[in-house]
Formats: sequence, C-alpha cells, structure tokens
Amino acid sequence: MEMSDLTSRLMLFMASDLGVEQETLVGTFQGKKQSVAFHYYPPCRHPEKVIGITPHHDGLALTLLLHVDDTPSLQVRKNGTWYPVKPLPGALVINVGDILQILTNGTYKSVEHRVLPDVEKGRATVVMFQHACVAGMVKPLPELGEAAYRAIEKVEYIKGNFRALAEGTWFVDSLKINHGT
Ligand SMILES: O=C(O)CCC(=O)C(=O)O
Ligand SMILES: [Fe+2]
Repeated sequence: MEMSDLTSRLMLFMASDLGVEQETLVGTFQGKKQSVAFHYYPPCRHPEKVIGITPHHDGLALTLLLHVDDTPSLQVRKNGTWYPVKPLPGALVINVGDILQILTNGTYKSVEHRVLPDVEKGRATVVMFQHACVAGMVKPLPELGEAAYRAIEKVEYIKGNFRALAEGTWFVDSLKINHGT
C-alpha cells in the first residue's frame, strides 16, 4: 500500500514533467500487480569467477529497491560506463523499467544495471517491481506524439521479455518503430 502511494506520487511528478494529464500516467499503474524479490549475495573471495546479476534492464515499469545493509554492489551503466550506486540508510533506489520507457515514448530511459559480488561482505536487497499497462496494452501514451514503439498486449509483452532475457537481447529494441529518420 505504501509502495503504491509512493509510485503514484512519483508518477504525478513525471506526468507534470511530461506535460500529460496526471490521471493518465497514474492510471497506468493503479490497481496493477506488484511483485517482490528478496536477494542475498554471499561474500565472494573470487569475484572475477562469478557473475552476480548480469547486466539487464528491468522489464516492468518501475523498480523500488531497498538496501538492507551498506554493501555496495549495484552498478548502473550510463554512456558505456558503469557507476556504483551507493546504499544510503533508509533510502530507496528507484529504477525506471522498460514499460515506463515505452509509456513515456522514450523520454524516461530504462536503466541498465548489474550486481557484482563483494569480496568481504554479504549483501541483501528487497526489490519491488511495479507493473503498468494501458487497457491491457504496453504502448506509448497517445498524448506524447508519434509513437516510437509498437503497441503489444501485456501478456505477449511479458512472454517476449522473458524470451529476450534468456537470449541475451533487449526486448524493447524489437518494439522500436523505425520512422525512416
Ligand atoms: O539486488 C540488486 O541490487 C539488484 C537486483 C536486480 O537488479 C533485480 O532484481 O532485477
Ligand atoms: Fe534489475
């Protein structure tokens, strides 16, 4: 419930930023599923030999991540460079996911991230993934002009996303519309 309130509030800010009706963006999240993952990464004396969590984008709309301890292992990629995300006590890390990138027609970018295990300390995180869709579809909000992604049913989107993840590709790429520019 608290998480829903928080995601709704974040969507209100994003709606103002995008210049769309607040209800339009908040409505894509309201009443939609949330899933939770608990991660524990044991300390690893040979980090070069293990993967942690491989680079990926979160396939749903928004990710709220709580660091249970102060072990830094999460990294985000920007312009080809990996940057560490420093855990802050009591703070949540908010990641834009693929569905939000599509809804906002590419204005908000889904962040690529990975987890590298720590040599000395274990690490635990609690992660909440927020679903979103527009009348059962994953597609850009019509208010945001010419669509940069094709519309797809949510069920097909989820299947395609898992398939692409298993193949090591990024499903969003396959939804991009080439307007010939
Ligand atoms: O535990 C973390 O820091 C990240 C987990 C993650 O990326 C995920 O569950 O998708
Ligand atoms: Fe992730």
